[in-house]
Amino acid sequence: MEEPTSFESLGLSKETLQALSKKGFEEPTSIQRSCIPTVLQEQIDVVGQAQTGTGKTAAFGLPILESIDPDNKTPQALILAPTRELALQVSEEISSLKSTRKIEVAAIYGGQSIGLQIQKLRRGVHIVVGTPGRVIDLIDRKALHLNNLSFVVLDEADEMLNMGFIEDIERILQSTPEQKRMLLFSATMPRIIMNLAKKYMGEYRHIVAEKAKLTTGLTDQIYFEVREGDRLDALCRIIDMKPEFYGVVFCRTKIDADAVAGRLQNRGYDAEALHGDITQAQREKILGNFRKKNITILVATDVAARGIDVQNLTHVINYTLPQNPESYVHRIGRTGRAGKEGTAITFISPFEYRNLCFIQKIAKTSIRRQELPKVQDIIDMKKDRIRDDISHIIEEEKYRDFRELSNELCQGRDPLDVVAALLQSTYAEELNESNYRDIKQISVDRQGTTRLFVAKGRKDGMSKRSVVEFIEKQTSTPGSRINNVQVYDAFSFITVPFDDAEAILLTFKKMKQGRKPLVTRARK
Ligand SMILES: Nc1ncnc2c1ncn2[C@@H]1O[C@H](COP(=O)(O)OP(=O)(O)OP(=O)(O)O)[C@@H](O)[C@H]1O
Ligand SMILES: [Mg+2]
Repeated sequence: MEEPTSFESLGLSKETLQALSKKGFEEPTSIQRSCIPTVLQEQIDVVGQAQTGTGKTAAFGLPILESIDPDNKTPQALILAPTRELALQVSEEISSLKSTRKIEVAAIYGGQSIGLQIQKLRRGVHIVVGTPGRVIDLIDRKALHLNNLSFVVLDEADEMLNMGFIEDIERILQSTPEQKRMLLFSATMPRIIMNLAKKYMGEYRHIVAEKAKLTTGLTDQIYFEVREGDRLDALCRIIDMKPEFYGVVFCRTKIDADAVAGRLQNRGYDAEALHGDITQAQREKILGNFRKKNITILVATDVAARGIDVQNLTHVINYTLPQNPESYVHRIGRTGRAGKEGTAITFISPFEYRNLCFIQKIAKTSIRRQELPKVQDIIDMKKDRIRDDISHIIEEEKYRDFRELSNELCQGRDPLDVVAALLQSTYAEELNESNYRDIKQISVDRQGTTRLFVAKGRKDGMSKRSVVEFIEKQTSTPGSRINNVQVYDAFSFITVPFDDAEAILLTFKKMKQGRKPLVTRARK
């Protein structure tokens, strides 16, 4: 165990210590312990890598605040972030740490009045937090002068040095003085990006908190195998099983995010979509409502994957598998933050099992398989909730206004029947088993193969050999890939690699011929 270190021992000023205790930060996190003294006392560049939700913002924000000269009203630090929401959040976190010192922090990003931002810059700011596009725009308009910078920070550094942003970053760095220090922070730092980053730094130190892990141990990581058409029902089941569900559902595209949010709303869930096609004012309103828990389900694209800090989220759901391991790490990092526990759930189709293995390997994590909750589990849970709610109402005597009506209803009737009728009128929908669609669990073995059911057997004159030939002929799958052929009287089973299975199923689906496809995936 490392010795606990206090914020006092890190060389921070009295004002800062006051701000920290006001914010309720009792002890520095690991990355804060190593970064704060390095940035304060040593004249070198820093790459700070630590798991999501472990206070990287304060790790660079605090020493920068200490280094600002309030009398010099020009930008002394520029912090760049990949999304507008993150730029705003980082500027707010840093403002909340400045205490009584007269330091101006400006958030500048697209989708907001540039005029107001220019005015703010004219009045003099010390720290600028922004997204690259708007920063360039303001440099070009001669409203933002970076010649006095002491620090440039790339928050989510690996993303900022990725293809989408690298040209913008190059351009911005050209407007900054040679002498400044570079601070790069992220939970992930792939080697290829790290090599690129070296080009932009002088002498630097790579500080890594907890080298062995990219994800935090606070988050339980689970995956479910779900068929494409069952994803929404599976999601609803997960939400239904957790009355206090408060989470982000990540989708691959803006269209998916809109569709999933819309369908959840239709089913009565308080969900909203968040993605880049929504106006900025609306984006901020939605995130604000989510932070206030006015809505509890945010259906988002990767625009919300990095850096966004919403306290106490119970869940992150990957409605579709993230494109790469880094995206997985950042998405699930929206829960399990600041010492709180969380659950991360990923939906995969059997064909994605290998991708999931790759993510586990690179993210150095383990994701365990679970079965979806059964309909009966959800109904039992809902009945428990009704029992609790009713007991609560009785204990608190909240029913008084209804006594008269109750009395009327019970006249000449068995009160038991009246209560049952009330339950029927209120909960019939929710507790009716047939309102829940059947979700078929698909099972695939771990060797990457799928077992297929062939509706032809001995009675059709099939031998092992003719089953193989039949599939070969109909689908052009090489016979060498068809294994474990078992022939029964009315049907057969074959085992083929995932990708072949998908192709075979597709071919038979296309054949149709007014009857059921001849080959289907075998259910266990
Ligand atoms: N020393 C501390 N004690 C308690 N809470 C802290 C401490 N440092 C930071 N926090 C809080 O922890 C939360 C996460 O911090 P932050 O957003 O900086 O994490 P991060 O490491 O940047 O995560 P990500 O990789 O997702 O960007 C914030 O709400 C922050 O206020
Ligand atoms: Mg961060």
